Amino acid sequence: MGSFDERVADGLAAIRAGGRWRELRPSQLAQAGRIGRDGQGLIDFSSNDYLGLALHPRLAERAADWGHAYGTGAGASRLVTGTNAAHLAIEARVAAFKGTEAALLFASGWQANAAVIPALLAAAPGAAVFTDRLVHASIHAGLSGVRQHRFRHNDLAHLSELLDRHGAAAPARVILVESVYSMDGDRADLPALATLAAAHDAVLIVDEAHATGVLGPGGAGLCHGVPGIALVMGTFSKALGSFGAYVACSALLRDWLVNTCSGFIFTTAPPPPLLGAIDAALDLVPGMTAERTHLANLADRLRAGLAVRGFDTAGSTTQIVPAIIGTEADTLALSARLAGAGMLAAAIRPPTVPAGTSRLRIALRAGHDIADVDRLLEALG
Ligand SMILES: Cc1ncc(COP(=O)(O)O)c(C=O)c1O
Repeated sequence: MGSFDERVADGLAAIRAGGRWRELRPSQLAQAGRIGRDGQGLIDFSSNDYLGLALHPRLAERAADWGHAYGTGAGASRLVTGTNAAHLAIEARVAAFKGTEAALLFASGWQANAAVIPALLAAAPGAAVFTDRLVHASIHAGLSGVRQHRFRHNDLAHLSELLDRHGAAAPARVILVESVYSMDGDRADLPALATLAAAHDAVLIVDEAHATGVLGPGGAGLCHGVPGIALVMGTFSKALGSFGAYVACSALLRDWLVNTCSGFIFTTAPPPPLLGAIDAALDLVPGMTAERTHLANLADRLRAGLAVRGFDTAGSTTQIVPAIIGTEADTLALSARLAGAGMLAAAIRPPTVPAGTSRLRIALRAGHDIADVDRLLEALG
């Protein structure tokens, strides 16, 4: 039996041998859909700063203003002394934006899913849990140790079958989906899911990480106006240009989370500079219709160009457009070739996506122009 370090080294060697080695490389977001990496300016097709807000001066200014006014840290957890009037004000703004009764802030999207899901399940012991096969790793973190009935991606007939088979005898049923799938860029049929959930007396929970700011009325997401969704989670880290997350739900569920959710109770409140950046983003996002239309047009052009070149784009209808390649080696080679041509399109490999579906995940930013998309298509051609 080796030492702990030897075991770790063996584990790393296995990761390397399996072609799944990952490493951290410094990079810096830049304007106009660019990114700096390894001393090179690249067209960035991999970040989630869809609306360009991460570099918007209004967010940086308000972050600095609120940092000066309220401090750089909140000082304690929300329930001890950490709740600033700004936390409550941002939550009221998020609830209004999402069209829900209430909202609650969390440190990050990953942490929100990991913390909120167990708290909700604690209200319904023994609940049967149904998840789309492609839900994000953070949802699985929230379901650690919980038996999942996983339905084929976006296949509501399969979900219905599983609900009949495993849900009927359970004391409660919970369905977890994303409104936009992060690696495929396709959408869930939320009205149909809500109808199915209602028919089975199931609780529907939706992750809007990639829809928030980009899709729905004024960028409010795809859940906006769809009745029957119990809780929506979303992040400020992608289109909203900063960091942190929210859940939008009824006042009743918010009270439940405030009183039972470990990842809310036992963590320091989000810092005021972050709240300032979120506040500025919430000012800007509803009016960014031109940016949303531009993103949709770029995505249409990219999908059409990829289709002509024989790439499968996996049902994408959003600003996230995958080009499915297949093997990890081919995907890495293509990504490296694009980097050589001045473009960053990260290779996404298992375990992030199913084996055999390694892909370039192309994420469009509002700062891109048509020439950027055409340059990518030419390089892929
Ligand atoms: C669908 C989905 N949910 C949650 C998260 C986590 O959000 P965050 O990056 O804010 O932690 C991500 C992003 O990584 C995501 O793609």
